[in-house]
Amino acid sequence: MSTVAEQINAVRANIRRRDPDQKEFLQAVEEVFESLAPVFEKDPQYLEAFERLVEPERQIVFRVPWIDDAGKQQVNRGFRVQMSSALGPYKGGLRFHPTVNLSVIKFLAFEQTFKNSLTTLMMGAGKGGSDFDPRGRSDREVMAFCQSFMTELHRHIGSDTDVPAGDINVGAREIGFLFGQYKRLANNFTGVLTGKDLAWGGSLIRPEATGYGCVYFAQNYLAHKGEAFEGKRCIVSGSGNVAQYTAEKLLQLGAVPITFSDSNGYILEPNGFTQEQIDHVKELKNVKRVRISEYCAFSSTAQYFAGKKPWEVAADYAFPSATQNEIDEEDAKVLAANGVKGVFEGANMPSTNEAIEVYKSAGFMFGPAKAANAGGVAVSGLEMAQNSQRLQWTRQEVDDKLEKIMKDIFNNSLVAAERYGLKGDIQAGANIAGFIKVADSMISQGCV
Ligand SMILES: NC(=O)c1ccc[n+]([C@@H]2O[C@H](COP(=O)([O-])OP(=O)(O)OC[C@H]3O[C@@H](n4cnc5c(N)ncnc54)[C@H](OP(=O)(O)O)[C@@H]3O)[C@@H](O)[C@H]2O)c1
Ligand SMILES: N[C@@H](CCC(=O)O)C(=O)O
Repeated sequence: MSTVAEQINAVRANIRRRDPDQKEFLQAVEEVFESLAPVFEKDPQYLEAFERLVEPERQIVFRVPWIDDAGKQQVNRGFRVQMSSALGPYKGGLRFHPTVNLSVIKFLAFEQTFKNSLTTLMMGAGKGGSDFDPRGRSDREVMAFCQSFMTELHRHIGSDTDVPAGDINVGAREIGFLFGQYKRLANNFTGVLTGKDLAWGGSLIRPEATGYGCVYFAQNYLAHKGEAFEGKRCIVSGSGNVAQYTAEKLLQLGAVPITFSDSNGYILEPNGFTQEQIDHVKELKNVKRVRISEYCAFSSTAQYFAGKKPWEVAADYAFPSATQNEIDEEDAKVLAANGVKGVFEGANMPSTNEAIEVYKSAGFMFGPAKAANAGGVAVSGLEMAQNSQRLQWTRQEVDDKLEKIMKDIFNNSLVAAERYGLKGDIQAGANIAGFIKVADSMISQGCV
């Protein structure tokens, strides 16, 4: 009879043997594995559920052919990983980026499972996307790509089956093109995507939800530690959807957001961004679709650091809001040396596992992605609820629900950590609370 530790190691070895090259997926699984050890020890049924959970229910990989503006054929690869339907229809975003591959989509779908569970709403988990790079492409080319992508995807989704949404490079424009093509193929006007325009079934606060939610989560964490945002300098990375609304809510709560970045470098406003300056960043990134460096033409006080990440700036808190593994061990050491006391993850898996170790030894407050950035998908869940009722709630109603959900996620993570002897470890608590609800549902639904 093997010990629980031996069984855990056997499951871990099996996961690595199956997909040895999927480094992002293995990284995400490893991060969770560590914190779930006390859960597996308490009840081996949970280890069996975990072994099933890491194998997606369904993985769809497909060809996406389309014609560019020069009349030339282009071919991309499309993905949808339907990870878990234990708690509801598959739910999660679509990412269009040249770095997208099966490992990236699987890690995102895996993380989504825990995140969606933490929201307390009835959502399973999935993720999709393509290696299509929209940078430099015309609106017509993006539309042609989206229509071709949806021509295959539409067979696999539905408002009670799988409900995609946005992620990197998939925003209001792309959701519009995708929805239009779905409607045409299915002859069905239904809430099959979230992040829709307000005029045709979207929810107020959905664009703001991930950034606002991350700051609400941090606010709860700070209050728990007897701290507050007033006057605190905050580094924000990225300059897309999550970064913009993180900076905006920080400003509203009295904090001082001082940076934005993109894959070419970062900008620093030494005295903090004003709302007018944040609005200008929105205009540059959402309408003009240009590099963040262009911001410097608008502000005499801004500085641009080409080829650099913002982690070298002295600050109180950091909000990584760009992409996975944007903070490695060295970056984390620089954050600690510069006096940062908390990291709240707006992006998915922005910290390497080595960076997280540094946060722990430095005694940082650490808001892990699955908990801290769950506000976006939570409001997507609220959009689904509004679509089902054929109703639209007010801005205040949705914002109040978002604030409550983020508070509950923080408290539930705190309680779960304490219950399993890991008091104060919000990372472990979020993993445990997210997992147990999914695992209990899997166990009661039988071996499926
Ligand atoms: N949107 C949501 O509701 C939501 C919810 C939860 C989590 N997230 C996560 O939040 C992160 C940002 O998503 P988003 O919706 O804000 O996307 P977005 O609007 O497309 O913005 C992405 C930002 O990240 C930057 N970026 C992308 N890849 C990068 C890289 N390799 N190095 C440096 N910067 C990079 C982009 O710069 P470039 O323009 O140079 O590429 C851009 O500024 C992602 O991890 C996403 O999975 C999003
Ligand atoms: N892509 C986002 C949003 C998903 C959604 O709204 O379904 C996430 O990582 O949570």
